[in-house]
Parts: sequence; structure tokens; C-alpha cells
Amino acid sequence: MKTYDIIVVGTGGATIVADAAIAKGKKVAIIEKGKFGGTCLTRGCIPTKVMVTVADAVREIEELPKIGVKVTPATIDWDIMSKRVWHKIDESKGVESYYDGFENVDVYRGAASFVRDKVIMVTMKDGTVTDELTAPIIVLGVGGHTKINTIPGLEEAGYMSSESLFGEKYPKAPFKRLIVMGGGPIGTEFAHVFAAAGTEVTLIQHNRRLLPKEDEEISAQIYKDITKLGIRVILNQEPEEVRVENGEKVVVIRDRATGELQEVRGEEILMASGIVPATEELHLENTSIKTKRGGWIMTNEFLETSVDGVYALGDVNGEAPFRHKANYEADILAHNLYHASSPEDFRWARYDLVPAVTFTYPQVGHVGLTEAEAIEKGYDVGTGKNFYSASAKGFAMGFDPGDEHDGFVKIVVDKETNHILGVHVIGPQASILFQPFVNLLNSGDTPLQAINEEIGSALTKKLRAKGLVRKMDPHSVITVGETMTPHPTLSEIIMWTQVYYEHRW
Ligand SMILES: Cc1cc2nc3c(=O)[nH]c(=O)nc-3n(C[C@H](O)[C@H](O)[C@H](O)COP(=O)(O)OP(=O)(O)OC[C@H]3O[C@@H](n4cnc5c(N)ncnc54)[C@H](O)[C@@H]3O)c2cc1C
Ligand SMILES: NC(=O)c1ccc[n+]([C@@H]2O[C@H](COP(=O)([O-])OP(=O)(O)OC[C@H]3O[C@@H](n4cnc5c(N)ncnc54)[C@H](O)[C@@H]3O)[C@@H](O)[C@H]2O)c1
Repeated sequence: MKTYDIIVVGTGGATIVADAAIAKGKKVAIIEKGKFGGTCLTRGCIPTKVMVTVADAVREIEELPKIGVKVTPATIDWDIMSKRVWHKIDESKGVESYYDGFENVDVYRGAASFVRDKVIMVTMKDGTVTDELTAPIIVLGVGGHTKINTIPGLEEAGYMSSESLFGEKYPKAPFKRLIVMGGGPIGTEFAHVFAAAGTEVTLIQHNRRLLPKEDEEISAQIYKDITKLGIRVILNQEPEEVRVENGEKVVVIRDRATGELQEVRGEEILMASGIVPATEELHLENTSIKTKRGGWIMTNEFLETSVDGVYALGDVNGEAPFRHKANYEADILAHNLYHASSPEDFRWARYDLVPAVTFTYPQVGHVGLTEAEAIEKGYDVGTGKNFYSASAKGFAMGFDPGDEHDGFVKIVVDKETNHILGVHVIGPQASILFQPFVNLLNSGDTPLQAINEEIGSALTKKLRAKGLVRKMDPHSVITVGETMTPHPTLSEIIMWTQVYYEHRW
């Protein structure tokens, strides 16, 4: 049995904890079965946003004649864009070699599995299996991957997911006709990218709304805006069958309201139908680690699992699946394990103020509750809405009052206190517009609130009983650093204020 101070499984957000341990001179094991850097760098946020930024530029140029700029149609240079996409993905190699450079770190390239609580073995890429490894602290940051629904004929016909798109299925040129299955962030972002590249895109959505996690009014607006781009959106559909006909893939869908059947054809199918936790290889059944519905690992506000000393962060704990949320949790854990002056100085996670952005066209962003969620929670709800066209800048950008595609901000307020419960934006730069509210809402005295109360080490129980309050001083550079900022946005340049103030970079 080999013993470490800490074992970190997965090299996405969890690397923040590994880095803190390395800096403290701890003996660290890092286990990664895929590309180093995790989903965000190698098949998620970053390569998609390199593409989305190009697609945005094409659409922005198309809008310029309205404000008096003569343009010729812009088109995407697929080769240059793809080179930039793969340049970022290939930074993964640098992450891998970085960890090879430390004497106090053992890097295992393979899949970790639990033998029992706190004991792990790794099936290495060459098929060999390591000795048993153990540590008083084990951090699980194994992420998630695309959920593939069982649809008759799908496996035989073949399909792509974000994993294979940024892998063996990366196209040398844009598709002629693409079917996107799913109208969440992944589906709407890729639909925007390919439509801007000249692909005829049909997006099939199971839900009756696009982006159903957004406020209803935002969903309705994004439907109008996306269809204006030439993307065909078919809502409220159940995929019935997939087949190949004359070299094309045919998806048969059934309208969930009317039962009507129709066929959609395309050169390729992109599955964007949600994610599942990547726990298959962990063999959690050999442990007492509790999971919740959907198989997500249950964690509390200190990222503890039901096994003392085992923590889980990022997508795998089933809280909001964003890279900034994974980073936020990893920062908290790194602080509590390696930097806190005492348990009273511990930080804890809260999930009621996770900012979310979808980088489709236009951008959509929010923090806090939707109007429907606020009503359901029993608030006496008031709302306010303002349009881009109502501001001088909005007019300058080409928005006119009454414009069907005007952007807007909607605030959801508790009428009893005038407290802001949620802020929702749709329009250009939505990703950065609502950040001041994220900072505002996170400021002030923040009492410790238990999450999944059944989970808690002896120390956690003591801290809960004590009733800790973290002072999030709105003037403090530390508060800015401890507040989530959506990734990847320009607001991050400002959010890292604490880090460059402390000369950590
Ligand atoms: C197409 C796409 C676009 C996205 N865009 C955005 C965006 O713009 N903004 C945003 O905030 N989020 C975005 N996301 C979500 C974001 O990528 C994830 O929330 C984030 O990467 C999760 O980080 P993580 O640390 O939890 O896990 P990951 O980054 O997924 O890291 C987990 C790592 O664990 C490894 N692993 C798994 N099992 C084992 C095992 N048994 N042993 C060893 N290693 C293992 C995996 O290989 C992986 O490298 C996007 C996701 C996708 C798919
Ligand atoms: N900009 C970002 O921050 C960003 C971008 C991409 C992904 N992500 C994260 O990654 C996660 C995964 O993204 P996602 O868009 O796949 O998930 P999602 O769960 O948000 O959306 C999936 C959508 O697919 C629909 N769906 C499910 N099965 C279907 C089927 N068989 N046919 C048609 N539609 C079907 C669902 O109704 C749902 O709206 C998200 O939770 C998201 O938070 C974030």
C-alpha cells in the first residue's frame, strides 16, 4: 500500500486543490484517465468559446448595415478557427508535463477505482493495475459526460457528442446539414456556431422551451432570436427512431402535445441532451460514499462526502455544472485544507447565487431566482424589465423601441423587502452585464447554511452548531475573489483582482 498526504482524482477544477497541496510540500498523487485539464480545456468551455467568438463576429457584422456600416458578408475561415481551437486543447500537454515536474507528486495516467473507503487502485492506460493507494484526504473531481438517451437505431446510425466532436469526429469543414438533439446550453451554443458557418441546422428540443433553466421570458426571446438566424427549432419533441437513408441520418420525432410524427434529415447528429456523472470507473459500490438521484455524489457545504476525508467537487456533485462553480468549490477546499488560520476561518459553499451564461446568439445570463421559482418559494414577487433600446448605448448599437429582437434585463424582486432575488439578461454582452449584481448579492454577512445536513464530519457538526458567519465586506478585495464570475467572460479579468493584488501571479 502506498500512502500519500492527498490523492486528487481528475484534473479539471480539482487541480486547484492539488496545486495548494504541492505548494505546501505535501506528498500528492494525481490521477487522470483522459486529457489533462479536464472538460473545460479539452472539450468544453474553452474550445467552444473560441468557436462562438468567431460566430458572434459573423452575426455582429451582419447587423452593421442597420447603423450605417457598409459590409460584405463575413464568412468563417474554418481552418484558422480550428487551428485556434486545437491550440487551446493542446495546452493540455503543458498541464500534464507541469505535474511531472514536481518531486513530491506522482502522476498516474489511468482510471481510479475504489477498493474500499479511502483505498484506490489505478488501471493505467497500458492495462496494468497499480498497488493500493491511500491518503487521509481524497478529492474526487471526475466531472461528467454526455447523457446518451436510448433511441432505437441511434447507435447503429452513429452520432457525435461534445466529447467526439473535440476528438475523432472534429469536422474538416462545416457540415452541410446538422441535427442538434437538445436545446440546453450545449445545443444552442453549437447550433449558433454551425449556423454561422453556413450549416443548415435543425435543433430538436424535448422540453417545450429552449434553455428551460432560464426565466420563461428569456426562453421565449431566445427562441425568436435563434430562429431569426435561420436555425430551425422544433420544441416539445420525443425522438422515436433514427435510421440512415441515402447516406443521410434521419431522426423520426413525435410531437409530445399532438402526437404528430415528422422526420428530420442531416449529415450528422450532435447529442446535446444533458450530462451524467463520470463515476462509472470509481466503483463507489465498494465504499460508503452516498449518491443522490441521478448518481451524483452527495456533498455538503464543505464539499465533504459521507466518508470522512473524501471530498467531491465540480460536476460530479450534481450542483450547477459550470467550470466557475468547480473552481469556486476547489478554492474553498484548498483554503480550508491548507490556508485557513483556524476552523473558524473556514469557507463554505452556497449554490443560490451561481451565475450562469449561455454563449449562444445573443448571450443569455442570470443569477438568482427566475420569476416562477420566486413565486414557488412563496415570495411576494415584483418584476422590472428594461430594454437595450431604452438606453442611449442600445440605440447607438441599433436597437429600436418595439424591436422584436431587442435585448432586455429582467429583475425579480421580493416586494416585502425590495431585495433582489434574480437578475436575467438577454442581449449583447449579457455575460458581463449582470456581474455587478453577483457581487452585490454575495456581499454582507453570510451565515453558514447546511447543505445535505446528513453529511458532516465531527468538526462540521461543531461548526454548524456554533453558527459561523463569514463577513463578506463589500469593500474588500477578498470578497471579490470569493465571488463566482462566469467562465469564460471578460469579467474574470476583474474578478482575479485578489490574485494580482496578492502578487500570486
Ligand atoms: C461543450 C461544453 C461547453 C461548456 N461550456 C462551458 C462554459 O462556457 N462555461 C462553463 O462554466 N462551463 C461550461 N461547460 C461545463 C464545464 O466544462 C464543466 O462544468 C467543468 O469542466 C467541470 O469541471 P470538473 O472539474 O468538475 O470536471 P472535468 O473538468 O470534467 O474533469 C474531470 C476529469 O476527471 C477525469 N476522470 C473521470 N473519471 C476518472 C477516474 N475514474 N480516474 C481518473 N480520472 C478520471 C476525466 O478524464 C476529466 O479529465 C461546458 C461543457 C461542455 C461539455
Ligand atoms: N455556457 C455554459 O456555461 C455552458 C455551456 C455548455 C454546457 N454547460 C453545462 O453543461 C451541462 C450540459 O449541457 P446540456 O446543454 O447538454 O444540458 P442541459 O441538461 O442543460 O440541456 C439538455 C436539453 O436537452 C433536452 N433533451 C434531453 N433529452 C433529449 C432528447 N433525447 N432529444 C432532444 N432533447 C433532449 C432537455 O430538454 C434539455 O433542455 C449543462 O448543465 C450546462 O450547465 C454550460
